[in-house]
Amino acid sequence: MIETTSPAPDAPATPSPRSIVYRLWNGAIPAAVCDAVIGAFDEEELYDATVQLSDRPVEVLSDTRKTRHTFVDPGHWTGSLVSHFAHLANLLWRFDVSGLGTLSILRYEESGRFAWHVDALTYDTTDYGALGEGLERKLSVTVNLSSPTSYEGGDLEFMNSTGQLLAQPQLREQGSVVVFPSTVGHQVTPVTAGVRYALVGWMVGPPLR
Ligand SMILES: O=C(O)CCC(=O)C(=O)O
Ligand SMILES: [Fe+2]
Repeated sequence: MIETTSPAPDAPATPSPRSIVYRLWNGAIPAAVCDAVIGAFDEEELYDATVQLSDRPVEVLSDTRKTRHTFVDPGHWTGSLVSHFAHLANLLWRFDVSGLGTLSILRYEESGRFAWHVDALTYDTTDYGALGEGLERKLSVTVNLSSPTSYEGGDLEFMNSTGQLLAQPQLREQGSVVVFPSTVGHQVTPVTAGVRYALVGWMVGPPLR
């Protein structure tokens, strides 16, 4: 008799929790709170968001990313919404996270977009203050702040590891919170009318080793 710990050939494959592309809390944040978050940031204080493509400097590339934004201190009350759902989601993935590294409010106006990308950087020189230096983005969080009828387009979409597009109408509901590993490919399709606001944040932690 041959002893083996491998599953029998006909055993059903058990998907790893790490293969889950995103976790969604549909309409989790009340509309009044979403409106309060939007109201906490004056449009005037937002500026053009930048991107960093490999071996290029940080720059504004409106074909790739077109949105107005500002960084928000992770200690701002809105950060507690983001880190709460990140920790909840991380009960599944169990990434080694140190805390909420970056928080940002985004305003996508007509033709605003963010082409396919991943949030995890291969190197990260950001100093995360009390959290430390040399940390990587592990988990990305989006809180959809706008009512789905207040804009057209502007859909957050994902791609799984086999290149399949994952789009779900609930992702655009007001107050929906989505959390995903920062290595997952995602995009925001162009806004064709209206304005979409999102609160986004990243949980950072020690690099893979
Ligand atoms: O607007 C969103 O929901 C996502 C934005 C995004 O992907 C990013 O800022 O990296
Ligand atoms: Fe992103």
